[in-house]
Amino acid sequence: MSAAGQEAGPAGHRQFADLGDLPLELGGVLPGLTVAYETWGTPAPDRTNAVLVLHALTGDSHVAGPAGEGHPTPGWWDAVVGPGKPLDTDRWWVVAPNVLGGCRGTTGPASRRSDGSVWGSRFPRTTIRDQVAAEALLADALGIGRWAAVLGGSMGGMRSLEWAVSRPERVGAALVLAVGAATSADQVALGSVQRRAIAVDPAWQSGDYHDTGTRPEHGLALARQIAHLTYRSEQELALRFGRSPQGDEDPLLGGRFAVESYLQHHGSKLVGRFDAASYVALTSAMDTHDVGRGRGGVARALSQVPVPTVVGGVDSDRLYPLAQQEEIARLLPHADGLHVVTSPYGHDAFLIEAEQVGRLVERTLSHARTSGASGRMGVDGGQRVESRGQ
Ligand SMILES: CC(=O)SCCNC(=O)CCNC(=O)[C@H](O)C(C)(C)COP(=O)(O)OP(=O)(O)OC[C@H]1O[C@@H](n2cnc3c(N)ncnc32)[C@H](O)[C@@H]1OP(=O)(O)O
Ligand SMILES: N[C@@H](CCO)C(=O)O
Repeated sequence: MSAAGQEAGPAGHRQFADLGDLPLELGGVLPGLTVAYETWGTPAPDRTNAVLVLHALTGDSHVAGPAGEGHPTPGWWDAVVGPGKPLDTDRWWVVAPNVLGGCRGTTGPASRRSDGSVWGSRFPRTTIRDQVAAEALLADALGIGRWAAVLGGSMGGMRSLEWAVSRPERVGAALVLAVGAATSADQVALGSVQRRAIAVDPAWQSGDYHDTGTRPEHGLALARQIAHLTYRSEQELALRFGRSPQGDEDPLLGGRFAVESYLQHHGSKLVGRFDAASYVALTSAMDTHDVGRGRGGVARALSQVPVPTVVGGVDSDRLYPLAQQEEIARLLPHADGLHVVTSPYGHDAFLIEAEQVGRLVERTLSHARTSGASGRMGVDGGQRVESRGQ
């Protein structure tokens, strides 16, 4: 039996749904699943104005609003979601869950089992498909038969695409940003090196450190530094930092360059707000992302998707290069071409370039099917844009 709040809480107020057993793609069941989520706006009586927003690797349910209890960072799409913003919460009911395996309220490796012990290394191996299955249980509990739209970038884009492939009848429109249909060798390699950085930290203790009083902070910080480098572009780093030293440090005398200090800052910041075992669980799930697995391959899986989809990428993204989004846009029969976000910031542009990303959100919502919608809802006129890679 599942239990979840049925009505909107205060905007951005974190709620928890107890969803029972989650059958897993690789076999077995995760018992006692809890999903943390936040909502903004007001649900239509039939829930047809519900929009699912899915965060990336180290994000959480806090899409909009200032930092606060349970969410140490301000909303990661604060400029995109809110009254009068591209995802207008005067009109849409926005639901954002923390991902399965995460560390911000949803069951993950740092959660306690029913006997009081921490999952740690016993947390089962989970996949992007399991993450979506958990979100589907949340939708059931909230009485949402079909999302007007499902939106996500990076790991959130993996889930958005997986929703469209595996549950097209529940998705009115989808936004898939800055991601591929299957994780590439380059991405697996980068993920594996990050996990290795965590595993070689003596405090890792095979993932069973949560009750020891120490945490693999050095390993997680190093993993984040490696990752952050892939989230930004060579061009941005050159322009921002060049070869400047950090403050009055002298690299010729063993001091740091400014870019080193910048990376270290991002490493330390993540350690303050994220669990290393979640990082391992989520990057492992990302590495096995392949919408074609067991479905006859990527091309076949995508060719069956009837969902109107907006596919976007960032021209300077060196982690999820545009060719991957071009492939998705070409293979999805109802994608309206490839939308390119122009930015010097690299992969993180899906979090930074709010104006351009906001336009893609509006475009996705214009595709959202509104049959059976309440009187408050309507459909904006969408404009076709030039498509690439077709
Ligand atoms: C959906 C999701 O992914 S949610 C999670 C997103 N949020 C995060 O991952 C938090 C980590 N941050 C980031 O990933 C990115 O910073 C973004 C995308 C959120 C924001 O990007 P930007 O606004 O361009 O921030 P930027 O990368 O320049 O970092 C700014 C920080 O670097 C610090 N910094 C800049 N130069 C230096 C330097 N030489 N030495 C040390 N620190 C430096 C700044 O002081 C600032 O610190 P603060 O964040 O503690 O205030
Ligand atoms: N900054 C993003 C990048 C991954 O998409 C995150 O930490 O989730």
